[in-house]
Amino acid sequence: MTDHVDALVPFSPDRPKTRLSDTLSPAERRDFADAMVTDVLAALEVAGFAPRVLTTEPTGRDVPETVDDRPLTEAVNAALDAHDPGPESPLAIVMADLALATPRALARLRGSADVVIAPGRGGGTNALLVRHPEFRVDYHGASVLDHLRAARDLGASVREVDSRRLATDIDEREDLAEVLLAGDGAARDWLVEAGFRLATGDGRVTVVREV
Ligand SMILES: Nc1nc2c(ncn2[C@@H]2O[C@H](COP(=O)(O)OP(=O)(O)OP(=O)(O)O)[C@@H](O)[C@H]2O)c(=O)[nH]1
Ligand SMILES: C[C@H](OP(=O)(O)O)C(=O)O
Repeated sequence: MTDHVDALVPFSPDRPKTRLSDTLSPAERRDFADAMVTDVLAALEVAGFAPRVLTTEPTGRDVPETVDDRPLTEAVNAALDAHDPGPESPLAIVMADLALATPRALARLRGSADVVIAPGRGGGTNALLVRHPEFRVDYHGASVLDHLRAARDLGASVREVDSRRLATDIDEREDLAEVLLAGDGAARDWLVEAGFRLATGDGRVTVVREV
């Protein structure tokens, strides 16, 4: 039995997924974000991680959580300070909107590099595993480039995980098609229940909502 690796899951349940405002009401965005974090936590547990939610307000979930209402980067860096990662005590940081994440994909983070990075498709950093004690995050913008540079500046060894399932964070309407195409958990069930269906035609598959 391998040791569990601590995993932090940043989650902002207050006004989540504003980029889906054209598609979902505020209450629906909260419910959908909730379904996604359910899937991520379940997949992490099966993959042998010990997840902790880093949340802006209490979630009421039966999982360890740290409540910190500071902005994302500050809150994650405070958690890194508190954890004090090292070669034998890594900390994974996995975003709560990776609705396609499977245990198998998440297990790929468990490499031996000082910093393991799973880039997001839009230039973000969807998941990290940090062993280097001085590595700190700087989210937003092309954060994957910032994180690669920061790791290089520290002389840390880096491994990038090239995974469709970890690269697909669910931010915009077109990402909902990915959940219907490849998801199999609570987030996909929520979309189906809410009336979303795949729409095929010329070009990229999209979603429509049957009401
Ligand atoms: N703890 C914490 N988590 C955050 C914060 N902002 C975003 N997150 C989480 O970080 C991850 C990536 O954030 P985004 O993709 O920007 O998600 P979002 O803020 O819900 O979506 P948008 O409003 O569309 O930007 C998601 O899991 C969010 O729940 C924050 O200020 N604190
Ligand atoms: C937090 C941010 O997420 P995105 O805006 O790329 O979804 C990032 O990964 O830097």
